[in-house]
Amino acid sequence: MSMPSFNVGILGATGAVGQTFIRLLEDHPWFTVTALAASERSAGKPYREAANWLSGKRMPDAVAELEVTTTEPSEMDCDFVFSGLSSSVAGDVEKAFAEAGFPVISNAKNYRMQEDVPLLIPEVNADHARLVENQDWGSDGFIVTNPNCSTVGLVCALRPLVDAFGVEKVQVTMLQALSGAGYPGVSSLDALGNVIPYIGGEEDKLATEPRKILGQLENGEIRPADMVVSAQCNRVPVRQGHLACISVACTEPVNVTDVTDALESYRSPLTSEDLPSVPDAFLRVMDEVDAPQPLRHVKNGNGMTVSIGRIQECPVNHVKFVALSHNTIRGAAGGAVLNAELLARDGYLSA
Ligand SMILES: NC(=O)C1=CN([C@@H]2O[C@H](COP(=O)(O)OP(=O)(O)OC[C@H]3O[C@@H](n4cnc5c(N)ncnc54)[C@H](OP(=O)(O)O)[C@@H]3O)[C@@H](O)[C@H]2O)C=CC1
Ligand SMILES: N[C@@H](CC(=O)OP(=O)(O)O)C(=O)O
Repeated sequence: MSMPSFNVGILGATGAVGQTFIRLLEDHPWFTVTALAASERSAGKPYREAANWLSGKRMPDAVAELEVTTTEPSEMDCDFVFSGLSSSVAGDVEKAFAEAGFPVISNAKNYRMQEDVPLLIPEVNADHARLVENQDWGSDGFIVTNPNCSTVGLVCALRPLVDAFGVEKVQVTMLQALSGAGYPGVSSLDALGNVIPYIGGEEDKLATEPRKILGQLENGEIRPADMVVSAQCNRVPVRQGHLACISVACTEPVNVTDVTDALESYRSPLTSEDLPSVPDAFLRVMDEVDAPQPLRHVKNGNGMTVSIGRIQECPVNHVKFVALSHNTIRGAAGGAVLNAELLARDGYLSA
């Protein structure tokens, strides 16, 4: 597809998600990073000094010498911004960018549940992008969000079951990686050899976000999906990858064969010919008895594939299974890049 080249800025460029944006955008065919912003602590420094680079791969030369600015719209020379900002500041900063006319493609939680803001996973609810037409920031700007990193894996796994059978009840127990808490995140003495059965605010997001994402857009508004989700969230000593242990009751009785067939036969409505960051496999159903595992399988589809396994009958609901997703790629920066690709293809972004 022929597409103009867009100059992009990254808000929160020094954080765990901001750094993932930089890695994913290094050779992007449509997007070039031209502006980086973070807190006063980082502003004024070249990126190589401001960021504590976490990846084993080298920092891209193209950003190493870029000067990090503050998060003032007038400081950012670009066509749109990605936001990997701490939620403590994302509310005010993203609003200021939208009011200044920037499209804002955000990871932060602040605007996810606002009714005119799309909560987007392109393979799941691309039509919800149209909600941006309802936004009025007094400019051409708008905000699009991607879901909480645990919500993403859950919803991708549920999409085929919702389509095939309808889903009424979901129980999910999350085992969440340390990188989900950002950098430096959880202290080593709390994390090592331990499980913390609490992640602030997370269980509520898993109860509400899937209902919006899987809801129907009707007359410019989303009618939330009629399902109930009960979640328990645990921090585990894993670097990358959120593992979801999911039990589902559908609107009709289903068995392991029905669910396996629905998951295996599901075809994403988008391919990499449509958008560059779409993985070859949206879902990968694994039949090894001990898969998926974060250490071995989190990079399936370059971190954009959701890996599913352990599909079994459930004596409480109908079926249970496990889903693994990469929290800083599919669950954050990679999902946001895909959102921007969708918005570019559909004419919502201008270069
Ligand atoms: N990690 C994950 O798996 C996921 C994270 N998210 C969300 O993405 C966002 C970023 O998360 P993550 O990268 O993990 O967090 P980090 O704590 O690693 O990074 C936070 C970023 O915000 C910047 N920042 C902090 N305070 C300010 C301020 N006062 N003004 C301007 N910039 C500021 C930091 O800049 P500086 O370095 O200068 O302090 C840094 O760039 C959060 O909203 C998070 O909830 C969403 C999904 C998954
Ligand atoms: N809370 C998630 C990461 C995160 O930042 O979530 P949210 O974007 O919904 O605030 C985790 O700790 O793994």
